[in-house]
Amino acid sequence: MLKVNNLNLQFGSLVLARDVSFTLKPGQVTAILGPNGTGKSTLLKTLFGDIKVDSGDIGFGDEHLTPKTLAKWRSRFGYMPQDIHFDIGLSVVEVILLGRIDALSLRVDETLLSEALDILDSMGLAHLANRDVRTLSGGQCQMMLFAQALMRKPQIMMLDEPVSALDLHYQHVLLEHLRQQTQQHNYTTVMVLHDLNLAAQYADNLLVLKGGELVATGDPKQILTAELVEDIYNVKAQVFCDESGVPFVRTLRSNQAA
Ligand SMILES: Nc1ncnc2c1ncn2[C@@H]1O[C@H](COP(=O)(O)OP(=O)(O)OP(=O)(O)O)[C@@H](O)[C@H]1O
Repeated sequence: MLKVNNLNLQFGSLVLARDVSFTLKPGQVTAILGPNGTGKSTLLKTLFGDIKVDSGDIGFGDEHLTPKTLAKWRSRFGYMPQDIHFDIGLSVVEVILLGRIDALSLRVDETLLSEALDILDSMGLAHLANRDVRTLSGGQCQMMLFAQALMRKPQIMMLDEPVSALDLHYQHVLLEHLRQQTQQHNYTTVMVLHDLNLAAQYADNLLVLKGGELVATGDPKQILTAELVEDIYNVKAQVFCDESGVPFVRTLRSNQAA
């Protein structure tokens, strides 16, 4: 379990976390929601040890994140950050293989290569294997980075807006893969999402941030309400449930009554 206890973080006068505590469980997908600029990406970078907190503790099992444990700590992560641009002439399959840089030597092992090709194939992207990464579209690049994160087989899978550049089809391909792989390999998975309906469909758990506070946490079936949506985003909404109780949110124009 990844445990965050009493996290406090401030940039100048901007409070990003005030006594924030939560637990992420293995085998579960957690989605972080919240308005722009509220600190979602910063929270992921903090979990990765990229940002020093003012106070608080972050632990995984018996280990705690400290300057001394940082290298080992990071080796547990598959981290897909926002907005990566490539300016080097590598092929797609080579970038995916870099996910296992720990296992690479001068000759690429056949098993690793076929693993990388299988991941691409399973997402319907085998045709991209030999493409120069500098020629990829934004969405293709995002799928490739996801494949690289899967290639790592991490204990903690962390993704920052992983579907922001994807069309409807690939949004579902990526999130379905993420969910299946999380359950199959017991990954502790956390992602930032803006789409509430995708979060409700694919996440077991939500963390809702606003103004440095964790304002709601739990199963989307229980916590995703019209009141929460209005409180967080200042947008009127209606929330319906499908036959299995999964909520879906219909937001209203500002001149429509809820
Ligand atoms: N290193 C930094 N120094 C000072 N301020 C920072 C730093 N990094 C981020 N910020 C500020 O912290 C706030 C939170 O940024 P962050 O990127 O975490 O927000 P976010 O919730 O992920 O936003 P978005 O939904 O727009 O991607 C923003 O106001 C940002 O400008």
